Amino acid sequence: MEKQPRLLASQLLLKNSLFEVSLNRVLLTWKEVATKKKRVSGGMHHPFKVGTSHGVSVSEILAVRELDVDSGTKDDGRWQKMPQKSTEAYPYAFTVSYVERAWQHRWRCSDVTFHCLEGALCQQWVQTIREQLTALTSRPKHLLVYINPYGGKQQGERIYEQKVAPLFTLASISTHVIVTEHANHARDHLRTEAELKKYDGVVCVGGDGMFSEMVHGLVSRTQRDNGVDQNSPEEKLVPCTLRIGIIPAGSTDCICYATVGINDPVTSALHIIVGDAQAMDVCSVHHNNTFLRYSVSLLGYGFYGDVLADSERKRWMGPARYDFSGFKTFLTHHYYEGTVSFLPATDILGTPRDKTRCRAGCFICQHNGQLYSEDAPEICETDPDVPDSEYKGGWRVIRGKFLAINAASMSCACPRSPKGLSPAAHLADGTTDLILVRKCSRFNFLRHLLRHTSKYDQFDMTFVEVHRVRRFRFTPRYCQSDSELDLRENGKKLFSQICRDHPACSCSPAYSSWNCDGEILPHAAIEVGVHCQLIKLFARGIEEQPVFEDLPNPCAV
Ligand SMILES: Nc1ncnc2c1ncn2[C@@H]1O[C@H](COP(=O)(O)OP(=O)(O)OP(=O)(O)O)[C@@H](O)[C@H]1O
Repeated sequence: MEKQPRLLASQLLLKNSLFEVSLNRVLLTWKEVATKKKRVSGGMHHPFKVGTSHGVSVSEILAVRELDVDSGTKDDGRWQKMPQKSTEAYPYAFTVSYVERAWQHRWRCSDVTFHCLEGALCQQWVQTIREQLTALTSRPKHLLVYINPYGGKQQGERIYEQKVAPLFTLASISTHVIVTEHANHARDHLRTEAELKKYDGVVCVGGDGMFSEMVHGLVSRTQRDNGVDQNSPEEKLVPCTLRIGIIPAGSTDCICYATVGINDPVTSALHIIVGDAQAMDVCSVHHNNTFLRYSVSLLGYGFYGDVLADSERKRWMGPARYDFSGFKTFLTHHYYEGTVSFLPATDILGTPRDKTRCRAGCFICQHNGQLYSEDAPEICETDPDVPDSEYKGGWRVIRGKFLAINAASMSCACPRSPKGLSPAAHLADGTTDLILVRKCSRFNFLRHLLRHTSKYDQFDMTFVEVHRVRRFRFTPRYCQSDSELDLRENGKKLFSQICRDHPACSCSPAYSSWNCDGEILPHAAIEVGVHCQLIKLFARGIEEQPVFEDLPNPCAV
C-alpha cells in the first residue's frame, strides 16, 4: 500500500502508559513507548500487549469525542476512574469509537481513550479525526427506517431502540422512523409517498419478507421515475441509487446472513454506519408479459414450493411448521413434469461447482458485473457435450420429470444450512444457479438433501444438474386454466392435484407452486431474467476470517 503522509503524531497517555499515537488518511495507530519502568496500575484491565502496534482503519472509526476528565468516567460509565496521578498530568482526553472484529463475522463498537497534556492538542486531535470522517463521502447521514413490529419474535422495535438507535446517534446519523401498520406498508410508502431525495439510504428492521418489501418498493419506484415498463420481461431495468440496510429481526434473516455473514443487529448497524456497499442481482419474474415479483435469493418449484405452500396453511404451528411441512413434503415425494429452457452464462468467470465462495470484494462479481453492465448481447457459446437438438437460438431446452427446480441467486446459506443451496453462487455476477433435481428414489433424494449439511457435493449425483444461467423459463406439461388459478387463489382443494394421466389415482399432482423468496406465486409458467447489480446494500459481503483471529486484540497490526 502507498505510504500515506502523517497528519498528526503525539505521545499520549492510554491506560496509564505512554503511547506514540499517529494518524494518516488511512490509519490511526498507537504503539506503547518503551520505558524502563512500566507504569501499569495493578488492578486495571489492560487489553493491549506491550510493544505491539495497534491500528484502526479511518474508514472504521465511528466517532470521536472530547472527554470530560473531571467527571472521572466516560459517558457510559464503563471504564474505571483514572488514577489521580495520570489525570493531573494529562488532564485532557478524547475517545475514539471504532469497529472491532469479534467472533464469527460479528462487529462490535470499541472505545479507546487517549489523555493529553494540553487542551489545544486534544482539540487538534478531535478536529483532525473529525475532518477525516467528514471526508468519507460514502457514509450515510440521513436514513429512512421502517420497522416491522411483528417480524420474527416481534422484537423489531426493541432491537432498534436498544441496539441500533444509540449507534446511529453516536455516528451523527439522523433518521426518520416508520413503524409499519400492515403488510406492504413499507413497499407502498417507498413506491409512492417517500421523499427519497432527503435520504442517503433506507433501512428495514425485520426479516427477509420485510427486505423483499423494500426491494419491491425501491425497484418499482426507480423504474416508474425513469419511465421503464416492468411488465416487459426484456426491459433493461434502471439500477437503484439508494442503498438498503437490513437490521435483522426476522425468523431466518437469510439475506443478512449472506451479505454480512451473521444475523446480528449491532453488526448490521455498524456496516450501515461505515457506509459499506454490496451490489446485488435481482431476478424479475413474469408470466405472459405480466410482471409478478422480484426475487433476490431462491425461486423454488417442486419440493421448496410445496414445503412453503403446506407451511402457509400451518402458520398456527409457528416456526415448527417448516420442519413439519418439510418432512411431510419429503414423504409425499411428488414430481412435476415440464420444460425448462435457459440461457447459459458461458461467457463469464466461475461455475456453480467452484470451491471458491463469494466474499467481500469478490473478483468474480466485479469481473462479470462489468461484462453485463456493458449491454452485452444475450448470445452464448454452446456446450460441445450437449447435442444441438437441445439448443434453440442459444437457449437450452430440457424436458423431464422434476422433484425440484431451484434457482439460487445467492448461496442461500443460513444458520440451518450453512453451505446453502448453491454454495458457490455469487451475489452480484448477473447470474442465477439453476438446479434441476430429476425424479429419483426417496432414498436418493434424501441423500441429496442431507448433502446440503455435509462436506459432500450435493450436485455430484446422477439425477442432479446445475447450470449458471442469465434467464430461464419454465412451462408445466399441462397448461393451467384460469378456473384452476381462481381455485388456487381461493385456497380451495386443487382439482389439478389429481394426476392427469390416471384420474382415478392421486400419484402426483400436475403442478407445484413457485416459492419466490418465501412468497407463493400464482402461476407455474414463468419467465425469469437476472438484472445484474440492480440494487446495493449497506453491507461489505462476507469477510474472510482474519488469520490473526486468535490473538487477544484483532486490531493489532
Ligand atoms: N405491521 C405489520 N403487520 C403485519 N404484517 C407486516 C407488518 N409489517 C410488515 N409485515 C409483513 O410481515 C411479513 C413478515 O415480516 P418479516 O420478514 O419482517 O418477518 P419474518 O418473521 O422473518 O417473516 P418471514 O420469515 O415470513 O419472512 C412481511 O412479508 C411483511 O410484509
